[in-house]
Amino acid sequence: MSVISTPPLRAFTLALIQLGNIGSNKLKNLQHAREMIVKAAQGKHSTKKPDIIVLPECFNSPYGHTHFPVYAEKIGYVPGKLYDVQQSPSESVQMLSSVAKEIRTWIIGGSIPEQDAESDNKFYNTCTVYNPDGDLVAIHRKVHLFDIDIPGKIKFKESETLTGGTTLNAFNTDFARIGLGICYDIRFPEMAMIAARQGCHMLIYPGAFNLTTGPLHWELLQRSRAVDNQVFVAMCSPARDLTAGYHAWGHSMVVDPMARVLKEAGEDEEIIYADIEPDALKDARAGIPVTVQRRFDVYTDVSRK
Ligand SMILES: O=C(O)CCC(=O)C(=O)O
Repeated sequence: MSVISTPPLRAFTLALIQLGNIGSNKLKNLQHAREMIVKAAQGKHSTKKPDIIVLPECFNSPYGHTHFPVYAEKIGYVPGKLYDVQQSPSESVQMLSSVAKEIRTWIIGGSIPEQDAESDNKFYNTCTVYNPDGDLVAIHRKVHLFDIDIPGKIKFKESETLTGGTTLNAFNTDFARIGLGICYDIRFPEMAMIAARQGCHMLIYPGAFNLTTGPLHWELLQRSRAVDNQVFVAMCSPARDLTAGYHAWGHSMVVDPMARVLKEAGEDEEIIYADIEPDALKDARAGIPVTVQRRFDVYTDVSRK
């Protein structure tokens, strides 16, 4: 396994923006998201501003496979290569970078439809991450596309317009290593397992579950990934809008390594804050030491190539 540098986990504060008013006007969506990020940074929570702020899946466009190509932007980020945000062809990247720099806070920019830099017919559902200097430091292209068909309830086929990402992604801050996924990715435990075994303390998934799977699986999946891996897990949803084509479940949530729900939003636009305490992870792993009891002589460690 390649050696991955992992910073020690330090106490930090996370803010999830359950964004509302996501309509058909992209510029308005970007403006509103910017205002809410500034509000989250100013929000009175404990004695300090949050260290990291998260937006939901598809925050700059309506959610639906017909919308992706219409709203898609080229980003052209290549991991490991210097990326000049000023020259970015993406207005969403420019906005997120400038606001991260202004408030001097990490931002996980939910997700946006991305057009491949090389191919006009290839689109991804992409999360971008910014440090407090406004640098774009990581991206995650949704790996598992949301293709489901529950007769009479919900049919969705992201693969009609999107291509799945081909890499697993995580990034280091000065307070934690954070693994990224987008929505449906949370249904795949291998992805979370690999991130956790490669040193992630927290897994964050911008998401947008629906009124069929939300009540059944939204909390269950987060608590499952948390207890399986003894890590913090969070999902950030858009607010529910029954006038929109897609009805998001809401209930943005933060779960601790014992699978306790630390914070949960309702259905409307809201900002929730959670204090992430290193002892919660340390105590979970000390009390129930599954991280050192695995039987890789009996089954394979999926985090090793
Ligand atoms: O897995 C689910 O039930 C919902 C997934 C979803 O909405 C998405 O991937 O965007």
